[in-house]
Amino acid sequence: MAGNWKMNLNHLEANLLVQKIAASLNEQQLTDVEVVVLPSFTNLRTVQTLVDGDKLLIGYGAQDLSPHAKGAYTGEISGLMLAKLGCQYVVVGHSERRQYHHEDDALVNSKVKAALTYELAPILCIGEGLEVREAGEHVPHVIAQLDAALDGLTAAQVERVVVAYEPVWAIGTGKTATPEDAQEVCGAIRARLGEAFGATTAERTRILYGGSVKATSVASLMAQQDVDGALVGGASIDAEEWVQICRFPDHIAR
Ligand SMILES: O=C[C@H](O)COP(=O)(O)O
Repeated sequence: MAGNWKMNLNHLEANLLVQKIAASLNEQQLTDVEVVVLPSFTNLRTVQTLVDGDKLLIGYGAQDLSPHAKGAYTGEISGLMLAKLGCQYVVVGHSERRQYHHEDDALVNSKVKAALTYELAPILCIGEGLEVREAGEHVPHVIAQLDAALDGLTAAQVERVVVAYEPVWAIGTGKTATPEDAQEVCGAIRARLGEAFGATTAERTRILYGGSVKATSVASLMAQQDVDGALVGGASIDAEEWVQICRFPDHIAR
């Protein structure tokens, strides 16, 4: 379960949220489900200090990185810097970056490679807009984004990538894809990984669904064969909601 905080929370609020999450999830729950938070850059040091200091079983990462290692790139943050802060993950190619910062497939591919260079697991976001969905072109659209983002990678590298299917029309809109919609595309992603990199890699690569996931919808999404987890935005900065999402196995057990 990965919580993308987006551009929310100052470092004091970040501190409080991590403490609430850690206090509400016991060791068993944090062992059964990998819980990762993705704060803004300015909160990473705060989260690192808490996680290290209290030996919390919570992972963390960033929401973007530069394709470059260092140099005259004002405002950019490199994978090297993120790795030094103990990040394990970094989001790459989120639709908000594609939309507002005009990130194209080639840049996303170079960011995936930069992340892997510094031992960060890229959370690679792909997904179609409403027009593509309504035209029934969502599967080929998403597979083309996948192919472009993974271009030039070995099977071993692909296994470290976490693929997040996020239909753009479901992000922050309250419209969750149905579990069947999510499975259709996540299944197609796994099939494509199998064709391109082999069955073992397809099996080992984690595929998340993202788009208005809530405590009430997570269990039915997680019940789908090819949905291994969720990338959650808005609901991940609400401590109670997020804890309920991370406790999804309890909902299934009931
Ligand atoms: O990265 C997370 C996704 O953009 C989903 O955001 P959301 O849960 O607020 O719809």
